[in-house]
Amino acid sequence: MKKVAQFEKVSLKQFLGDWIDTFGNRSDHIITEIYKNIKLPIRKTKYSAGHDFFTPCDIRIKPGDSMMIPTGIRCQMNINYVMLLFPRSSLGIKKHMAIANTIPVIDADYINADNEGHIFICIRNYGDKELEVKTGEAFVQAVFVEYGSADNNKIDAKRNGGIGSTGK
Ligand SMILES: O=c1ccn([C@H]2C[C@H](O)[C@@H](COP(=O)(O)OP(=O)(O)OP(=O)(O)O)O2)c(=O)[nH]1
Ligand SMILES: [Mg+2]
Repeated sequence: MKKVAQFEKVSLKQFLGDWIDTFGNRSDHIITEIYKNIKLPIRKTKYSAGHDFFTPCDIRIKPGDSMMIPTGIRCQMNINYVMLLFPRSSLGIKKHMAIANTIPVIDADYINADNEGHIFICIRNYGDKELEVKTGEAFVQAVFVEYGSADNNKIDAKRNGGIGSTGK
């Protein structure tokens, strides 16, 4: 399989800031421990297309609610590839977990964003029981797909953010 990308952790400083912004104030010590235990996404078999992302913390979501998860992960990709995120089927089917924005698109130039390209994943509980996912459990999977353009590559604008950074 051709190598087209490389996962990395964001810096501890970035992770601390994003974690506090997302969940409110918690002790730096606890967040540092969470950061240390973050594992890079991996494929589980030789021909799996999906690289499983692992949850950085215990997750509990009430029916109908969603939760934004700072993964601690960023990704260097060949510029002609895009990363698409999908739920792991087992959690989608057995636990009624969905991704809030359906199929997140992680652009190759997101790595240049002012948040170091930190990948956030928002999951939703569409079942009628509390959704529980334990720390370190594989919950979503990343697939790298080659893409083309319809504009002769005339766009020069550079990405410097994510999730709404390019405006309306
Ligand atoms: O679930 C997501 C979706 C997106 N992103 C990041 C990576 C992506 O490259 C960037 C922009 O995503 P998208 O283009 O889907 O959102 P947008 O609302 O159009 O934001 P922007 O204006 O920044 O392009 O935000 C995430 O971390 N998680
Ligand atoms: Mg966009």
